[in-house]
Amino acid sequence: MNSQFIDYVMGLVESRNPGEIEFHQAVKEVAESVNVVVQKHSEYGKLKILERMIEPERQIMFRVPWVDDSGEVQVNRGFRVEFNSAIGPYKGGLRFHPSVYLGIIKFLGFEQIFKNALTTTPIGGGKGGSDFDPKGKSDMEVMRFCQSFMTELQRHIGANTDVPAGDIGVGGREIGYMFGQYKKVKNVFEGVLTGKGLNYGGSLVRTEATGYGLVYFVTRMLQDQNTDWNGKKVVISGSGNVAIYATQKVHELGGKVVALSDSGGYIVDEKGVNLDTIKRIKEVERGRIKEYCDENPGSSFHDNWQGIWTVPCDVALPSATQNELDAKAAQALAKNGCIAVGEGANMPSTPEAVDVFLSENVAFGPAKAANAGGVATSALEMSQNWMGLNWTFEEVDHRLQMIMNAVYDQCVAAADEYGMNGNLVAGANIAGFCKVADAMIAQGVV
Ligand SMILES: NC(=O)C1=CN([C@@H]2O[C@H](COP(=O)(O)OP(=O)(O)OC[C@H]3O[C@@H](n4cnc5c(N)ncnc54)[C@H](O)[C@@H]3O)[C@@H](O)[C@H]2O)C=CC1
Ligand SMILES: O=C(O)CCC(=O)C(=O)O
Repeated sequence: MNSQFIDYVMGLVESRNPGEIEFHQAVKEVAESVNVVVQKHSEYGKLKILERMIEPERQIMFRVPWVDDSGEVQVNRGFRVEFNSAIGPYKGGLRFHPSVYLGIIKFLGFEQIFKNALTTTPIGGGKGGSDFDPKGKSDMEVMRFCQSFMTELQRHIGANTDVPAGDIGVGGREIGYMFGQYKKVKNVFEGVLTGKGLNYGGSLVRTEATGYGLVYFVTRMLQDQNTDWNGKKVVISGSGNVAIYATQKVHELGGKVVALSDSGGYIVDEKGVNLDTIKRIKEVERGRIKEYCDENPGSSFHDNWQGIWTVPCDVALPSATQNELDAKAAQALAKNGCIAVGEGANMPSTPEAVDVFLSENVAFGPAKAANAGGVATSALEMSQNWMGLNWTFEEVDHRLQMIMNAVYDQCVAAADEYGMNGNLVAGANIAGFCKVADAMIAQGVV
């Protein structure tokens, strides 16, 4: 591979964004994949398409002051990175987690450009969030934080400009508080956020969409190996929105999820995890996963969350956070006979882990394709808001399945076109890149 172009792009991104290692990692993977495309189509190089894509159209950082339950003033930092609007309004979630800094938001926003392009819907790429930690906070503290966050964010977003949603630490409760504050400040009821409650403009299936979409995507990977979910042993990391609804769909399709995790460790239940218990602990009580073992005899808790990848399985769905699965974990999965890995989280596998999967012939579905069902269903929520309609569960689920099939087909076709048959990482990056690049060219140097 001629690496001159990759070195040049990495030089640019590293010098302009020092220390933002997750962002560098995300750009490197895309640059490596699209190198062949840029060599073949000189207009992409001449018009500096990738050089423009790695520079966000706009980055907003702001102070988020709020008052905790003891009357103490707290100060957090808020972010919204509006990366690329070539094919539609900026779209992407908000993450509330203490690890959030500009580099995390930029890696997520950059990935979102290509993911959103793959969904076949008209949405650009963006991401935001805060270093606020909702864990252990009361509902009133979360509400006051969300109101302060939105008091600033509302200046920059709108139903046709930038439409945020949830991500780690941001679910229905947080979206509700932010929507209420947007409406109060702007005096307009519009689809400015997705993941809204069903009684104020939300869409059926959005809650389930990322997990369901992931399973639909991996279904296609399994079909290509002439198999399906029936009787498959599955390990899923995390126990949040993505992990819970991926588990539900795997069980519906005849598979058995035997392990789940949170940042405190992982549980194993060889009978198949009891999802009702997990949902109660995580969605209602906001508790820790180890509590699962108190009421499920025969299950076990292990306090090192990375150990989850040593649990033997046929399919692995990393659905917690970035870089949670390294080369050693990938080797353990391959050695134990895992045949497919689908990324529910964003960038959960390190580059070295991806190399192991590709070289060991473990079918690998990269995040920006495999977890695109969430944002795709957000685009369906936007469509319903624009039309003033509510589709049924079956209608939205059917559209989600069609979109995941289209995402898969685009990845396969792009990989084939450039001689990288079966490499869905290259396929996803190339297909997403070309769609956005062509729109950017059509719109001139802006
Ligand atoms: N919610 C959505 O629609 C989408 C989410 N994603 C990605 O999926 C991943 C999970 O997001 P959600 O389920 O929405 O968030 P969530 O906040 O509902 O759940 C996150 C889960 O990950 C676990 N976790 C966090 N850090 C961990 C660690 N170091 N080790 C083990 N577990 C850890 C948490 O305990 C929690 O169970 C993130 O990477 C997110 O960016 C991707 C596409 C859409
Ligand atoms: O639905 C959305 O806009 C957010 C989805 C998201 O943040 C993601 O795909 O990572």
